[in-house]
Amino acid sequence: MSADCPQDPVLRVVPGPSDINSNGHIFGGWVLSQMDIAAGIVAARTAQGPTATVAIDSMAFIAPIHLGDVISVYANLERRGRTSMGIKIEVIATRDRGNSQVKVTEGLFTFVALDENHRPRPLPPAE
Ligand SMILES: CCCCCCCCCCCCCCCC(=O)SCCNC(=O)CCNC(=O)[C@H](O)C(C)(C)COP(=O)(O)OP(=O)(O)OC[C@H]1O[C@@H](n2cnc3c(N)ncnc32)[C@H](O)[C@@H]1OP(=O)(O)O
Repeated sequence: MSADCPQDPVLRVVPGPSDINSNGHIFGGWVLSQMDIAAGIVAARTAQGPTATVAIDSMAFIAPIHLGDVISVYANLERRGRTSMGIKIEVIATRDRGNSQVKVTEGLFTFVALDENHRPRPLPPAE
């Protein structure tokens, strides 16, 4: 799941002009949101139902995202608990007309499977 690994991203998105901060780079909150969505998709598939983000265990902003970058968000289940899941996320920016790739952020988020009362629900057995 790194720049030289051919795994498919969960999301591929392009930030717009409204996502630029006062440094001329893309807001950290924008990329954090994309990471939460991608990890949420992996968590919902694993839990076979609703989930919520309960913690951002780690988050690193490694390099700035530029306007015009194509952002690929990779997310993988790293840990299964009783009701919780640790999802590792890496974000790669493709720039220079596809000629260069830069790892811009990485993080580890914890999601919890929820029941109909929005309380923790045991995960289904692993496939
Ligand atoms: C079917 C396929 C469809 C695919 C297509 C679906 C598409 C779908 C896309 C969605 C993409 C958007 C995804 C956005 C996701 C949000 O944005 S969710 C919004 C933000 N989050 C929230 O509002 C959650 C608010 N928090 C809560 O409601 C409660 O804390 C929770 C989550 C119900 C947990 O309640 P609690 O009383 O803390 O639970 P507790 O029993 O103490 O702990 C439960 C588990 O969580 C762990 N835990 C609790 N706190 C922590 C912590 N701080 N750190 C680490 N672990 C913790 C515990 O260790 C325990 O783990 P296990 O040992 O059971 O494995």
